[in-house]
Amino acid sequence: MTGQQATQATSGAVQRGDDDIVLSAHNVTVAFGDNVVLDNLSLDIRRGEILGFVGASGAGKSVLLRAILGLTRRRSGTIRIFGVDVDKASELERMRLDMRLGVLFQHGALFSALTVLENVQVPMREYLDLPKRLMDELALLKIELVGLPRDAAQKFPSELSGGMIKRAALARALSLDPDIVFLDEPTSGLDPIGAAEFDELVSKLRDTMGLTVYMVTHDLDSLFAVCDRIAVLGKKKVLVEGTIEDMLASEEPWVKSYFRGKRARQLDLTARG
Ligand SMILES: Nc1ncnc2c1ncn2[C@@H]1O[C@H](COP(=O)(O)OP(=O)(O)OP(=O)(O)O)[C@@H](O)[C@H]1O
Repeated sequence: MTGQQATQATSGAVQRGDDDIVLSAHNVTVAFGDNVVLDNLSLDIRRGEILGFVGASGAGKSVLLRAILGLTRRRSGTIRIFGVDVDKASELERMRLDMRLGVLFQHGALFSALTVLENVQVPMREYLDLPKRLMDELALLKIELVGLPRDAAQKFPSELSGGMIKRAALARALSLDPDIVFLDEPTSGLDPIGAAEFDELVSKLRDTMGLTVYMVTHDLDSLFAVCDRIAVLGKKKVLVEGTIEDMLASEEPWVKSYFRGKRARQLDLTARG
C-alpha cells in the first residue's frame, strides 16, 4: 500500500467509526490573517501507536498540535478525541478530555522558579484536589518512571542537563496518567546517545503504560527506531502517511529527499547492519 493509499484508508476508517482511532482531525483549516497554514488537513491517531509527524520547518506542525490541544483557533474542521467532538463538548467533558492528554512542549517549557517535583505537580494542582503528601509520592513515582534519580526532585531546571530537562518535562506530561502524550521535538538539542535513550524510554512507556504517542520530530533516528507510523505535513495537508517502508518507497519529492537523502541513506544502512 502506498502512503497516499494509506491516507485514504485511514480517513475512511474514521467515517466507519473505527474503535482504534483515539484522535481524529478532519478537514482542519487554520489561518493567521491571509496566511493559510493548514488547509483541510485530516489525520487520525490510533490507540497504542507511536506516530511520528514530520514536515519542513515552518510547515505547521506546531500549529496543528496547538489546534488539536485547543490552543490555536481553527477556521474550520472537526477534532474528535476519544470520539468526542471537542467543539460540542461541555466544559466538564473538555476538562476530562484534557486530563487524558499529556504534552511535552518544545524546549521542555518547565517553570524555572519551581523544582522538578513542583513542576510535575502543576497538572495535579490544576485538575485534582489531593493532599500534599500524596502529590509528593505521586510526583516522585513519575520522576523515577522517566529514569531520573530521586534527588533530581528538589532541583531547579537550571541545575539540570538538557537530557534531564526533557525527562522532567516528560514526567510532568505523564503527571495525570494520560492516554495520549504529545511530544514536540523531544530529542532536539540532545546528543545522539541521549536522544536514543529518550526514544527507548518513550517506547518502553508505550509498551508498559499502553500510551499513544504523537511525536513531532525532525530526528530521522527516532523515525526509524521507534515510530510505528509516520505522517508527513506538506502543502498544508498530510501529504503522505504510512510506515517507514512506505516513506522509503514514496516518490513524493520532499519525502524522497528527506528519507532517501544522503543522511537518511546512512541511517538506513546502519539500521540494517
Ligand atoms: N500565532 C501565530 N500568528 C501568526 N502566524 C503564526 C502563529 N503561529 C504560527 N504561525 C505561522 O505558522 C507557520 C507554521 O509554524 P509552525 O511553528 O507550526 O511550523 P513548524 O512546522 O512547527 O516549524 P518547525 O519545524 O521550525 O518548528 C509559520 O509560517 C508561522 O509563522
